[in-house]
Order: sequence, then structure tokens, then C-alpha cells
Amino acid sequence: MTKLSVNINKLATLRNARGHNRPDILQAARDIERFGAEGITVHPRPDERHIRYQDVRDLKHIVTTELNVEGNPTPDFVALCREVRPEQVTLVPDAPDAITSNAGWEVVMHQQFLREVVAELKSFGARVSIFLDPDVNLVEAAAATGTDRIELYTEAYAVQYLANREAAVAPYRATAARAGQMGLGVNAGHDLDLDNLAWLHQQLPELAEVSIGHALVCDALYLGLENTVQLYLRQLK
Ligand SMILES: CC(=O)[C@@H](O)[C@H](O)COP(=O)(O)O
Ligand SMILES: NCC(=O)COP(=O)(O)O
Repeated sequence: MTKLSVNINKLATLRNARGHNRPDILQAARDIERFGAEGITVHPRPDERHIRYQDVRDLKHIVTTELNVEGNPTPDFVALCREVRPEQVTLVPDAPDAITSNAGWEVVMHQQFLREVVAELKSFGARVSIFLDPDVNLVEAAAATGTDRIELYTEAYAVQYLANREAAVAPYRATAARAGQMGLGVNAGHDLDLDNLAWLHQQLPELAEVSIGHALVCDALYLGLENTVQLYLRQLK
């Protein structure tokens, strides 16, 4: 079974546009869970342009499924995770000025750093996942960090899906299979949507969780949040 974790960054972007509390992202998280999602994902960035550190603290009291906190493990980010103790922490190597996540970890170059961060996060009970490009050659180095899971960075899949879905999924299938053989769990995320999600799910038997935000929130403008969450869940059946 593949779980759907809904990324609510873009709801916070909308809220921050006016400086008040509309939409109320805590209520949205409650509702998204009530509509069937199995997790809530947030990706606080240093400039707090969408999810703020205080939101993460508040969400810990609200979320009853799984809270997945994504980010670059700066000292401030690790301190936030130590305080909040989310069920899962996903490490993403995004630069402070990045518009959105744009690469997986160079796990060989950063192996020692990641090993230390993973150990620290696991010491207070978090499951740890490492954002990774789809490349079988990276899996061994990822496993050596002690991470529990990898999150496959799916932008390249999403871009290629409409032209050639078989070619698009091939490196993901190989990387997920290798991760499974090495005892790592497999998550996926970035630019997944109602067109490309079902094929990824069918092709990756190892897929434990997808985190989806941007497309899901865009779809909800037309289809409504409850209906949209259920449509995404249906792709994972
Ligand atoms: C790791 C990942 O791919 C997502 O967290 C993505 O970065 C969403 O963040 P934004 O909503 O800021 O684009
Ligand atoms: N980890 C990926 C995520 O949380 C959402 O990415 P996107 O659907 O907003 O591209």
C-alpha cells in the first residue's frame, strides 16, 4: 500500500499573501486527514515564505496520521525537528534561494555529514528519508548514511511522462528495486499529479509513500479539496 502525504506548503503561500489566517492551515490539515490522506508534509524554508517554523510546531499537535518535515538540515532545521519530533524527516539539499527543490543529494560527497545528521534525527525517534535522484549507483552510498528511506525526486519523471512513460519510469524502477534489496524504504515526490501518479505507483512495487502538494492544491481550486484528495487516493489503489 502506498500512502498519500499531502504537502500543504502552497496553502501557507496563499495565507501569507494577506498576513491573516485565511486559509487556516491547521484546519486544512485536519480536513485533509478527514478526507483520507495518510500524512501531512511541510517543507519550511529559511525565509519562511510559506510554511513557518511555528506552523510546524502547531501542526505537531494537530496531525494524527504522520507529520513529514522536509528540508535542508541546517542547525536551525535540526533543532526544529528535535523540538517537534515529527514521525518522518526528509532531508533535501535545497539552497536557501531555490524556488523549489531542484536536485537530490550528492550522497557520496556528503556521506559523512549525512551520516551524522541521520544519526541525530534517529536518536529522537524520527524515521529519516533522503531525497535522491533516480540513479542506482547512489543507493549504496545512501544506505551507508543509515537512512531508513530514500525519496525519489520525480521531476524528471513528470517531465518525460507524457512523451514516453516507459522511458520515464525506467530509472525509478531500477533505483527503487535496488533500494528494496538494500532494505531501504522508498518514497517519491515532486511534480506528481493526477496524470502521472498511477503509472509510477503501478511500476514501483516498493513505493511506500508519495508526498504531493503543488498539483494537488491547483486541482483543488477546480475540484474542491475533499474530492481532490480522494481522486489522488484512487490513483494509489
Ligand atoms: C522535496 C520536494 O520536492 C518538495 O518539498 C518540494 O520542494 C515542495 O516545496 P515547494 O512547495 O516549496 O515547491
Ligand atoms: N516531497 C515532495 C513534496 O512534498 C511535494 O512536491 P510537489 O507536489 O509540491 O511538487
